[in-house]
Amino acid sequence: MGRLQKILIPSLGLVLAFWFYSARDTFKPEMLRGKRVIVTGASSGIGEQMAYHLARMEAHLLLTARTEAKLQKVVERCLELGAASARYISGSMDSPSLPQQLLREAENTWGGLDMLILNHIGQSSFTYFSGDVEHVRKLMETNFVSYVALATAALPMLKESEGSIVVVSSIAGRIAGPFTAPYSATKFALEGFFSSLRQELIIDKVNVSITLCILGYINTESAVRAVSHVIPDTPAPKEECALEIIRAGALRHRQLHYPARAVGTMLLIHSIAPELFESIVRGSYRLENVRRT
Ligand SMILES: NC(=O)C1=CN([C@@H]2O[C@H](COP(=O)(O)OP(=O)(O)OC[C@H]3O[C@@H](n4cnc5c(N)ncnc54)[C@H](OP(=O)(O)O)[C@@H]3O)[C@@H](O)[C@H]2O)C=CC1
Ligand SMILES: C[C@H](CCC(=O)O)[C@H]1CC[C@H]2[C@@H]3C(=O)C[C@@H]4C[C@H](O)CC[C@]4(C)[C@H]3CC[C@]12C
Repeated sequence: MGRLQKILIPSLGLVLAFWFYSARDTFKPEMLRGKRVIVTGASSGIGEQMAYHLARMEAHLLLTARTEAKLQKVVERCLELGAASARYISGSMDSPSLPQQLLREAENTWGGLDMLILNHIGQSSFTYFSGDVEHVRKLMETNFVSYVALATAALPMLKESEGSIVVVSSIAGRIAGPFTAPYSATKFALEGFFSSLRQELIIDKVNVSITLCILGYINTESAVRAVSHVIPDTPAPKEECALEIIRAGALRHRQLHYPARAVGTMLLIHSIAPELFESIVRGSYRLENVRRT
């Protein structure tokens, strides 16, 4: 009996723990049904694909980017796909008033918010740093400060709904390669800010999750246009990437690596042998094709 207890109880514990964690990890599209979601950078690329997935899941959508004509088309498609509702506000994230305007719209139309997906980025070239400090300042404003402003304006509603913030970042925000100095800086900043904020929310017992998405090379038009002449790798599909981001956010995961194996391997090798890793990456680039501005 004693031996049975020694084996049976821990085994039962293991089975229960496995069941509990795997149930917690099961994503169902219904999780997003009727949820009120803001997606930034939703006129193209990964943001556009996230809007379509969320529409199929019957979420309420508020989309934003600069180009009104593109947003109109994305909203139309979202309604065809089954969105509970879909609207947009166009504008540039350089403008300090846009975050407030977006969150006011969410409050007035929905009376709350469940998920904030921060995804937009300003234009930056894949090239040697030219010394243009003004570009760095502007990119920081668009890729970083506006994320902070949006999250700040959204927090009261997210606290109320026990909602989620999803921050789309990059492997370039963990490991800096060449030709992305200003962009990398903005992504490193995001990780610092949101990792600190996450801990403050835990200390204050605020049930708002923060999911940081560490993405590798994805086949969006802008990324392929920027790097395909230098980087010979095959990019991962934006549709699957978009779905994985939504899944990680809905499951309130701390972080997402996508594509998982490539990003995981890069982070592991870099942590063991950073100089070797960096020289392998540099060696794989077609440096002769890098355009100097
Ligand atoms: N594609 C990739 O290989 C990788 C992407 N990522 C990350 O994924 C996210 C999406 O990237 P991706 O889909 O490739 O990018 P895209 O260039 O396809 O989309 C960027 C979006 O941001 C909007 N945008 C651009 N400038 C501004 C601005 N000043 N104010 C507001 N919105 C703006 C664009 O619309 P508009 O021009 O109409 O404003 C567009 O909707 C980014 O956070 C990026 O860092 C991370 C790693 C790899
Ligand atoms: C190629 C890099 C990964 C290392 C490898 O050798 O496979 C890519 C991983 C992340 C990419 C960048 C990114 O985060 C998005 C940017 C979007 C911009 O519009 C231009 C391109 C990016 C700088 C893009 C370039 C390739 C990566 C560094």
